[in-house]
Order: sequence, then C-alpha cells, then structure tokens
Amino acid sequence: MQVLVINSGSSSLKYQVRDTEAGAVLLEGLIERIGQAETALPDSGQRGAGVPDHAAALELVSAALGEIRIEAVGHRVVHGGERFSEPVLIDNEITRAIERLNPLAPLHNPANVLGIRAIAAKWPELPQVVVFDTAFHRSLPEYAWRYAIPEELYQRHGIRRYGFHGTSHEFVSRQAAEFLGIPSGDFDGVIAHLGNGASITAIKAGRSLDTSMGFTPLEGLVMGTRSGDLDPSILVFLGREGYSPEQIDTLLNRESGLLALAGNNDMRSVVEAAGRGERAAELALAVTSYRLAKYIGAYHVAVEGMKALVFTAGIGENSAEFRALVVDRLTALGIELDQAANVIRAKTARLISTEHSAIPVLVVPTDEERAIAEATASLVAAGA
Ligand SMILES: Nc1ncnc2c1ncn2[C@@H]1O[C@H](COP(=O)(O)OP(=O)(O)O)[C@@H](O)[C@H]1O
Ligand SMILES: CC(=O)OP(=O)(O)O
Ligand SMILES: [Mg+2]
Repeated sequence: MQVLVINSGSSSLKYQVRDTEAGAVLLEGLIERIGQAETALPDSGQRGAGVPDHAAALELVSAALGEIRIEAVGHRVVHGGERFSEPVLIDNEITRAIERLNPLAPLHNPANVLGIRAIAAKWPELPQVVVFDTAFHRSLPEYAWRYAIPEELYQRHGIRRYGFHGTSHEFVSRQAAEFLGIPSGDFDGVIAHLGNGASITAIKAGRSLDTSMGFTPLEGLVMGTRSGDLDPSILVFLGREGYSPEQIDTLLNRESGLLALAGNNDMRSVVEAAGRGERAAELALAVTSYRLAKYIGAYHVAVEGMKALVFTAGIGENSAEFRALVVDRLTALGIELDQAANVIRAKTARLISTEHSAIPVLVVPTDEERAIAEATASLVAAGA
C-alpha cells in the first residue's frame, strides 16, 4: 500500500510516501524550523525552512507529491489521552476527540488536527489513520503513572502521567534488541529520544515501564524550548505575581530549555557556541547533560539493570559531542565511550562503547514514519 505519512513535530514536519509491501520510501521531505524564519538555513528553498506555520508546510508537501498515487494517510498524533491505546481510522468524531486534547499538547495536537482536516478537504476519499505517541506507554504500572495528588484530579480531569514519543521508543527498543541478538520481549534497556522534544523511557521485557514525560510533553528532560522538571511552586509563585496561565504556558513550553539557557534551541548552534567558549552555551550543555544522566541512573535502577543505553532522534543520532557529555557522567555505572566509534556518522544501528564498558551504549536511528506507515496499511487493509 502507498501511504503518505505526516509527522508534525513541534518545530518540523517530516513527510514520506512509503510502499509498505516493498518496504520502500518513494518520496521524503523535511520542512524544518517551522515558525523560525529568522534562523532559516542558507539552503532554505530546498528544505522549506522558514515557512510560517504547519498549514504552509502542508502546501509544500502537496506540491511535492506530483503524480504519486496515495492510497492512505498516516498521521502521528502526540496526545491520545486515556482513550486511545491503539492506532485508529479517522472520522469527524475522532478528529474532534483529538482536538479536545489540544490543551494537553499545545505545541503538537493543533498542528496534527490541522493536517488531518487539510487532507480531508483536499482528498475526501482517502482513508486516514492516526498513531498516538501515548499508546506505547499504556503499559506503565500505576505506581509510575500516578501523581501523588488527590485522586479527584485524576477522576475529573484525567491528570496522570501519559508519556510521549511512544512510537519512537517502541520502534527503537525493538531495533536495539535485534542489534543485541535478543528477542524484543527480553529487552531491558533505557532509550533516550533526544529531538527538539526529548524523553527517556525505561524498557522492561520490551514494554514501557516508566518515561520522563508526564501529563503533557513538558515534564522530564531539558528540551529545545521546554523547561522539563521544575518545582511546581514556581508556577504558583508566578501566578501570584500576576502571570496569566497563557503566559506561564508560553514561558515553560516555548521560551525555556536550551533557548532560555543558551539563547538558541538548536543543539548544533549550542555545541558550536560552546566550542567558541561561550559560557551560556557551556552551561546549557552542562545542565542538559547532567539532568539526562540523572534520569539514566534512575531508570537503570527501575529496570533492575539495563542491557543497553540507546541514543536516538535528532540530537541522539547526530551529536557526538552531546553523547560524550552525557556518557562522561556515567562512570559510576562502569560505562565507557569508544571515542572513535562515537564520532563515526552512519544511518544504521551501531555500538559506541568500548569492549570494557559494563553496559553497551548504542546509537539506533528512529523511524517513526515506517512504524506509522505499517500501522496505517494494516488498519486500512483490515477495514477494506
Ligand atoms: N548534526 C547535528 N548535530 C547536532 N544536533 C543536531 C544535528 N542534526 C540535528 N540536530 C538537532 O536535533 C534536534 C531536532 O531533532 P528532531 O528529532 O528532528 O526534532 P523534532 O522532531 O522534535 O522537531 C535539534 O536540536 C537539532 O539541532
Ligand atoms: C511529544 C514531543 O515532544 O514531540 P516532538 O519531539 O516531535 O516535539
Ligand atoms: Mg521528533
């Protein structure tokens, strides 16, 4: 089946046309740095950088398709709440249900809904499927998903930990198990998905046991523009100081993280600035790597001894500098980086730790699009 896959990240739109029988990618494109025209790359025409929003990005996708025949569309949707634990075929009711979850994923779900509606308007006959970031984390035990707050908040408002990037964590944990030569159901490991949004997942027997994002994709690690964990009293304090909920939301989701610490949310720029000795960039890398290293230690305990530490997504796959900063903080676990292997650039799963390392460290490229295309094809085929 020929499936168009739309993956709207917070700052990028990745699209692919995949032939799921042949396992081939027929067309692919990346529209980066959406809404950040001022930092557009010099080759902006080719990559579509600098487009103002996700709607404009979708027009570029439509133009790129040309004569290619599409039989179904698969979307990545970030927040599926408690309702969605599996991929689903889209209808108007499902689209509205996703839209109602917008407040819980303000950087993501609105762009997803926009994409679904734009495609329904353009090609009304085309079946569309959504694959949720939250679905893989439905296996979290209650002691991992509960917040220590009154039960009523969960019953009335659904306030609990959900977890995100599940499609990626699931795909990468299976690839890592395959690389290690063990069945995916026997894999205990820790997966660090480090993109513009970043999360880490503790995998026990191939299932998600714990993950750093919570009620929304704001909890956990330091990210491109998101603060990650902080003392909730800060929000109360800011409220009393006169900040509105919208201002606090913008502050923590769009103006924090690497952007707040280093003045830039792009890891490439932050690493370059640190290389030039800029103190703010050095501090940003120190805070970000330290916070991640602490989570790795915690999840090593959670899974009762990881069989591998795995890096993936934009930063995890491409930034040898950032990986080295993190692994340098893991000497207590007996982990040792192979400096030469770490700097090799490749698009395949690889080992970057030495033979003396107590725990292997891997880089495993994620492929959310492949996972989404396969789920879409099987749902559409089953419904046909
Ligand atoms: N070669 C590279 N070196 C360092 N960081 C990189 C490189 N390529 C991409 N990145 C970083 O990856 C991040 C984006 O990751 P990605 O997974 O595409 O994000 P998202 O899907 O959340 O938009 C950015 O911080 C970017 O700077
Ligand atoms: C959930 C999330 O943070 O997604 P992204 O990394 O694409 O921003
Ligand atoms: Mg991403």
